[in-house]
Amino acid sequence: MSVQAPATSANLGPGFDALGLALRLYNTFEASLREDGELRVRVEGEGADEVPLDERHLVVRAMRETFERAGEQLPGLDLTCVNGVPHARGLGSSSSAIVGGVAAASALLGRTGPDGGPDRDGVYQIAADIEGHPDNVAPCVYGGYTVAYRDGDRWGAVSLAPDPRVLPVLCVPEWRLSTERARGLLPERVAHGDAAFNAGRAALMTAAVCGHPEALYAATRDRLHESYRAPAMPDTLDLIRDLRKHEKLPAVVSGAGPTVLVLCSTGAGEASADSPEIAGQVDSIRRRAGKNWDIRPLLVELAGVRSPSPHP
Ligand SMILES: Nc1ncnc2c1ncn2[C@@H]1O[C@H](COP(=O)(O)OP(=O)(O)O)[C@@H](O)[C@H]1O
Ligand SMILES: N[C@@H](CCOP(=O)(O)O)C(=O)O
Repeated sequence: MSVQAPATSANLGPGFDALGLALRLYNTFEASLREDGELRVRVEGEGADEVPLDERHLVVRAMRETFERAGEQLPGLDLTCVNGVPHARGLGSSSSAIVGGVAAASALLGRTGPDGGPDRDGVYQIAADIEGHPDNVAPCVYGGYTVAYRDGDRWGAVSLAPDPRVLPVLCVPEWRLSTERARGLLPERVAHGDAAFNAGRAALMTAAVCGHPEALYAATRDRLHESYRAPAMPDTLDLIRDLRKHEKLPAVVSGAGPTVLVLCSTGAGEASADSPEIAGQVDSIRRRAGKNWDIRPLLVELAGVRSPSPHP
């Protein structure tokens, strides 16, 4: 059976550990069980020469955890990963791997949702437990623009369809920053005024993405994480400052960085990379960014993780 799990951009500025957006850029995982107990992992594309090909592989870990929670043992496994999501760039590659692994294991265990597709809530609960924060996992599972939260001992999420006038444009650098390291830079406490500032902007972000793109510039302001992480990615913060100041574009750190997310938009009509208004914005981004950044307009993925019925 195969699973396709999308990239995601989390935080969107003020929504630290809460807001996220699914993108049409994917990792694909093909998994089948082996009766001989052996583990065979093949990886193509992003991270192919870097990730371990044994029990430490993140997809394998997520699959094993899902089997154990169901009271079963994962037997042997053939796993082929075709990765399109760059690693450690703030594009949710680890969530894509975890969600893909949990979704594949759930399907192999015979669990499906009411529509015969993935058991989305089951996948979300396990994957968010493994990842530890839900803001990448929620859009990866449900698609669209998501608001994720903790509710007692469960994870909650609401998925909304973004306004078609909004188009995410990613500026992806060659260099990397692990999410673990970026989280280590955050202070234990923040000022009440900063928390209140972010609460207002995060609420505004939902309105902006889902019907009021004219508010995107004001909505993309943060006081809880971006500046604390600046020492680990000065070029990212410089590019964001230039895009905001000189081009008046709503630019933020994508996830924990170092990618920059620009929420481009049109005044009217559907946003696409070919529409003149968006093409003009993409040109300005390219000019400001220079040659060290890969500029990628990406449509929003509306459906989230896909997993056809299992054929073990
Ligand atoms: N497709 C994948 N397959 C296996 N491991 C992965 C995959 N994607 C990410 N990882 C692991 O997660 C790490 C990156 O995770 P993280 O630092 O959270 O960055 P990101 O923003 O890309 O999620 C990689 O270095 C690798 O160890
Ligand atoms: N809220 C998290 C988001 C991490 O996203 P990633 O794509 O960089 O893994 C954080 O900011 O730490």
